[in-house]
Amino acid sequence: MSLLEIKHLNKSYDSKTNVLKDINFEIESGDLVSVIGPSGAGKSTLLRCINRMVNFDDGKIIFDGKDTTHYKKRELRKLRTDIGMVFQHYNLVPRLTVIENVLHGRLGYKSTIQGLLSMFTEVEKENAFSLLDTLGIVEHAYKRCDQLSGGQQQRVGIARALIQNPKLILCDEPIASLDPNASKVIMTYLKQITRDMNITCIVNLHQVDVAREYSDRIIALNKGAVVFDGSHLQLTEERMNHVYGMETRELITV
Ligand SMILES: Nc1ncnc2c1ncn2[C@@H]1O[C@H](COP(=O)(O)OP(=O)(O)OP(=O)(O)O)[C@@H](O)[C@H]1O
Repeated sequence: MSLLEIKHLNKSYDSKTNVLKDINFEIESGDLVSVIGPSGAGKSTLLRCINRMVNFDDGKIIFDGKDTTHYKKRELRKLRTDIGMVFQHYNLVPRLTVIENVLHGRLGYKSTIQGLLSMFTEVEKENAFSLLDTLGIVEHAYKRCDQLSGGQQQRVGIARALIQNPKLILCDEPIASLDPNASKVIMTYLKQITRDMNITCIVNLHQVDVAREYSDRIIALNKGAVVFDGSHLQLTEERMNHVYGMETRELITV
């Protein structure tokens, strides 16, 4: 069974222009899937539809066998504990320590009072340290986040997503603010997470070479439509031109 099924998804912000047009795909557990495409193609909007930060106009999103299309408050809260987010600008609380930021990933499981009082169990704290260890930054656990490099902060962002125990992690341009070495480290960790923890990652990327190197599969959007869906080997120069330079919007079948 697929972890995620997207069926005939359409989304507009202003009810005139469709930002996403009849999107259809399925994703299996444990895959690292990159979403590429020119600026404004709809990559971020697609991720926001999947975790329902924005509503869509029509179509269906089936996650872990359940149709999430009509989810309301409580179901959305549960959905968002199953789906971690990693952001371009990390979205950490700079004045808090690394370990506190990681534990924030557990807030979706807490009551408001528990959250306000930062009440975390010993097991949660042990898990947070263990994740920081896995991501190679445990020695920074008690530093303020704003004392870390960009690459280290992004690893904190990944640990915060992982401590949710997600089935899926959505990464919106996770390496856009990083240098090539730090980018490599982040992509290697994301690959490791999919392989060792069987967590699916969908990663929006502008760097096609990175998408080619790390992804099990690449989906390309242009003007809101899927114009390529296949492996890095199938993404030929000609198809790349189609993704970034084309005028037509027909799907390249592979
Ligand atoms: N909140 C919003 N309200 C109105 N229009 C929006 C909103 N968010 C995005 N858009 C529009 O939707 C289209 C797709 O934007 P989106 O950010 O999803 O593309 P993207 O492929 O992620 O772009 P980039 O690579 O530049 O981040 C763009 O035309 C954008 O202007």
